[in-house]
Amino acid sequence: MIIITHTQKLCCRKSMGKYVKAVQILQNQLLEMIFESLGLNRSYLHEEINGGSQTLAVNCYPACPEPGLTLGIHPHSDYGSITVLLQTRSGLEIKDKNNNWMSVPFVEGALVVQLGDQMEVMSNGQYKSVIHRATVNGDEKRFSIVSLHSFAMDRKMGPAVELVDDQHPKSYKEFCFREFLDFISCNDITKGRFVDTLKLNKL
Ligand SMILES: O=C(O)CCC(=O)C(=O)O
Ligand SMILES: [Fe+2]
Repeated sequence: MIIITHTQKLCCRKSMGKYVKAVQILQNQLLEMIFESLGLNRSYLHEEINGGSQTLAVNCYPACPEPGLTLGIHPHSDYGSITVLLQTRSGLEIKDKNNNWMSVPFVEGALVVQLGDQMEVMSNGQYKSVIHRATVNGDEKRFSIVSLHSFAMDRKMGPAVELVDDQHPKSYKEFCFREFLDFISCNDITKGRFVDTLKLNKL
C-alpha cells in the first residue's frame, strides 16, 4: 500500500500542472516542424491547434507473473495529432511496416513522440499513425504519463489541400472527433482502427 500525504498531493498537482504546460508548448513546436517537413506553412491549422484538446493519462502496469500471457494495452493507434509519452522503464512496442513488433528503447527522462490518426489523415498518408501496445513485466511495475493532443473537437478535418494532386489523390475522408467517439462506442476497437474506415484508396 502507498500512503500519499496532503503535502505530497499538492506537490504532485503542481508538478503535473507544470508538466502539462511544458508539453503543450512542446507539441506546438513539434507540430510546426512536422508541417514544415511536409512543405506546409508552420502556422498551418493554427486555430484547430489552439482550440484543440490535451488529455493526460497516467498508466500503471503492475508486475505480472505471466507477462507472456497478457498485455498492458491492446494494439491501437492514438486518434489525435501527436502523443508525448514519458515512461519509467521499457514496455512500449510499435509495429513496423513489416508487421513486426519492435520494442521502443528506454532512455531515462526521454520523451517518446508518436503520430496519431489526425496526422495520417492531414498528411494524406505521407505520415502514418503508429500502431503500438504496452507489454507488462514479470518483476517490476511500469508507469507511463501520456499526453494526447488533438485538433479542435467539432471541426471537420481532412487531408491538406496542398498535399492533394493528380499524383497524390485524396486518400482519406474528412472526420471530426465526435465521429471517432461514435466509432469507439459502437465498435470493438480490438477488431479495427477508426482511421482505416476513413481510407478512400487502398494505401
Ligand atoms: O503506456 C504505454 O506505453 C502506452 C500507453 C498508450 O498507448 C496510451 O495511453 O494510448
Ligand atoms: Fe496509445
